[in-house]
Amino acid sequence: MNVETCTPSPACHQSLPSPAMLRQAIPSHPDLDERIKMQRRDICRVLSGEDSRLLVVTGPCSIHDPVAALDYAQRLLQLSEAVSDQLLLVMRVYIEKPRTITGWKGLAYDPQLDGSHDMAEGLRQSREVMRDIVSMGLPVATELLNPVVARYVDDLLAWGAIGARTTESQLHREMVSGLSLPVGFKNDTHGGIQVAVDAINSAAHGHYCFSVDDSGQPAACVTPGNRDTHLVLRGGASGPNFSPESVASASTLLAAAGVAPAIMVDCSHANSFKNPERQPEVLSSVIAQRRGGAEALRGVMLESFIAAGRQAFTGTELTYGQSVTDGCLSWERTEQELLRAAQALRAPMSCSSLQSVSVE
Ligand SMILES: O=C[C@H](O)[C@H](O)COP(=O)(O)O
Ligand SMILES: C=C(OP(=O)(O)O)C(=O)O
Repeated sequence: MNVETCTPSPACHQSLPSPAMLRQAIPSHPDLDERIKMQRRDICRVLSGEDSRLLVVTGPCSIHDPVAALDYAQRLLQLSEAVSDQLLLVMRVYIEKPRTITGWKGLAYDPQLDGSHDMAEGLRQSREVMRDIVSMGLPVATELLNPVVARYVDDLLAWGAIGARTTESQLHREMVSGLSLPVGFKNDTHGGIQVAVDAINSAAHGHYCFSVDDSGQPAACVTPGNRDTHLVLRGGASGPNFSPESVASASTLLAAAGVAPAIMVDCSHANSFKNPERQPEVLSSVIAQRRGGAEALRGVMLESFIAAGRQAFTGTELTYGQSVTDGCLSWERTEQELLRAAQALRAPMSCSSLQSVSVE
């Protein structure tokens, strides 16, 4: 082994605008800032149980085409009005993907999907699509994967996720402790819930940490701590974890850690064995459990786009509105399932309806 291979230096690919520069180029505005503040507050009220609606974070596994994302947002906005008495809809606008090993890492990294990795353009398109969706009136959710990327978009977000692969990471817990928005920590890919409970506890504390400021300068920061966090059950290598027994055991872990019992179920990923068509089964179980009195269940997540399924991108023309990462439910199915969920939550409770609800 020689010295060069021991100490490789990163090759700088492209210089980037600072977060302040991008915010200036694609600005929010005072009305939008106020709207985002209200969206965050509404989500927090649902998560705390003050508002009895169910939070629904739905949208594509990843954004690759801003036009299709805006098309989906327009449909979701209309649906949102029809179900707003029971469901609080928030759109998944995922611009970064954590990969198990390698693969396309999202719009922020490679907006042309051709390996050219124009990351400045990726950041620009990412911020712009989020800003346009918030301007339409929909709350925006994303996975906070790279803390540097988060600086470019966090003012636009109503909700954030820390994914299964990063929930144990101190950097992500520090990042969340400095954010003024609700954030869900997922259980890890093996199904471990305690790491997410520990993350919730860690993020509630203030931290001293290394970061970059708005001008892009490295900075030593101190964070205030974030208590608006909750658990997301996404299943794991050991199988799904949305059954009443799994929810009860997760609630016990949260209570033992002195953490509020607020749980979201991710209907996708290991809870649906990565088969998008199984997401409705998971959703039905959550609705049934809610109607059966499982108050800790405060939200669900769906992977949904315009066209069903997923596609590989190999230089051929892409199918409009179809995921290039994990498979999604079609728009028609999503609409049908969310209307059905809202209807089920509206129906008056009776002993017979309680007996007929199906669960995992
Ligand atoms: O949600 C998306 C994927 O499940 C996650 O990014 C991992 O993807 P991969 O296993 O295809 O890399
Ligand atoms: C990557 C995701 O989920 P998880 O972290 O649960 O794998 C996702 O929601 O896109």
